[in-house]
Order: sequence, then C-alpha cells, then structure tokens
Amino acid sequence: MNYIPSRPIIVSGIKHCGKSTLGRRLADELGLKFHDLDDLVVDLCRENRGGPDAITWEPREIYRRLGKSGFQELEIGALKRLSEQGGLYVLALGGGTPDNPDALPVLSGLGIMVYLYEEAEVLFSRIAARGIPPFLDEKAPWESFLELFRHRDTLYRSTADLVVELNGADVQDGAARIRKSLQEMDNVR
Ligand SMILES: Nc1ncnc2c1ncn2[C@@H]1O[C@H](COP(=O)(O)OP(=O)(O)OP(=O)(O)O)[C@@H](O)[C@H]1O
Ligand SMILES: O=C(O)C1=C[C@@H](O)[C@@H](O)[C@H](O)C1
Ligand SMILES: [Mg+2]
Repeated sequence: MNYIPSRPIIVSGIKHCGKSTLGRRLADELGLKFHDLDDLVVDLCRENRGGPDAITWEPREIYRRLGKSGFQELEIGALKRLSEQGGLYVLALGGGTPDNPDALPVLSGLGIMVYLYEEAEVLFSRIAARGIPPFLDEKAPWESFLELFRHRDTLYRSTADLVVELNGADVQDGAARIRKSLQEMDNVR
C-alpha cells in the first residue's frame, strides 16, 4: 500500500547531503508536489524586483547583493507563503535555513522535519568536486567545513522529528530509507 504522510515532509541537512535530489525523488514516489526553498526564494526575489521579466538572481547572487539578512527575510517570506497554501508536499530546505532563527517557529508548525545525515567526508568530496565555495576558507577548506558541519549537525538534530542516516547510500536507496523511516515513525504514533 502506498504511504501517505500525515503532514508535509520537510527535508533538511548539510550542504550536498541530497536534500533536493532525494526530496524530489521521494515526492515523485509518493505522488506529492515537490518544492525547493532555494527556488521559492529565487522566485520571490524576482517578484519583489519587478515580476517574471526581472533577471533571475541565483541564491548565491541574492546573498551577495542583499546580504545574509536580506536572504533570510526572503526565506521567511517564501515559507510563510507556502504555509498559507496548505496541502501535502515535500519541501527541501536551503543549506542555511535552520541557521535562520525566524524560520524555526514557522517550520515547526509546517510539517515533519527530516534531517538527512551524511558523513562529513562524503559531503566534502561532493562539495570540493565543484571547486572550493566562497563560504569555506580556501587555505583550510576541510577544517573550515568541519567547523560548519559540527555547528549545523547540532542545529539540525535539535530541530528534527526524524534523523535518517544515509551512510553513502545511492539516490534510490537513500529515498527508500527516508520513506521507510517515515512510515515507521507514523506507525508507532
Ligand atoms: N545519494 C547520493 N549519492 C550520490 N550523489 C548524490 C546523492 N545525493 C546527491 N548527490 C549529488 O550531490 C550533489 C548535491 O546534491 P543536491 O543538490 O541534491 O544536494 P542538496 O543537499 O540539495 O545541496 P544544497 O545544500 O547545495 O542545496 C549533486 O551533484 C547530486 O547529484
Ligand atoms: O549553506 C548555506 O548557508 C546556504 C545554502 C544554500 O542552499 C542557500 O540556501 C544559501 O546560499 C545559503
Ligand atoms: Mg538543494
């Protein structure tokens, strides 16, 4: 029998753990809509700047132009808009969303918070494969990533209803693990 969650599923985790890839796959498998908060932020920013004809700023560009607080304000706006829509869906958060203090109260009422845990070494190798991003110290990229990893791991665990250990699972296996964990959690309620 197909599993239908009781509330929207909100997927969090450290950069490149697979929030977008696994979240989309899970939504497809469950027949639910998929939203990516980074995309909702990009859309809202474009609307604020003059509608569909405005040039798209990607998340990194928004961060650069509007700063962290500007980006976080857009995140809250996009989350509130989604919460007003209702319905069941899978939402992949941005890498920094649980670091946004105003997002937590909105998120806790929105759905089931799932933290996708992946080992730091796996994440770092995925990130580094595209070049060292500006938020890491280029002289000590691994050490600075590890610091961010530890800080965010604590945050994500404290905000999660469910922690799914991925242990290097591929996309198919990863999505299956999330579904199984959600089903088990709903069954014991
Ligand atoms: N389970 C997996 N196994 C192998 N590669 C994966 C897996 N999940 C994601 N990837 C790869 O890792 C990269 C990042 O994936 P994705 O964009 O889904 O992560 P994310 O958590 O949404 O990242 P971000 O925090 O930047 O939004 C992509 O190249 C994707 O193909
Ligand atoms: O890790 C982060 O702080 C971020 C990750 C991206 O998903 C975006 O949400 C934004 O660029 C911030
Ligand atoms: Mg993503």
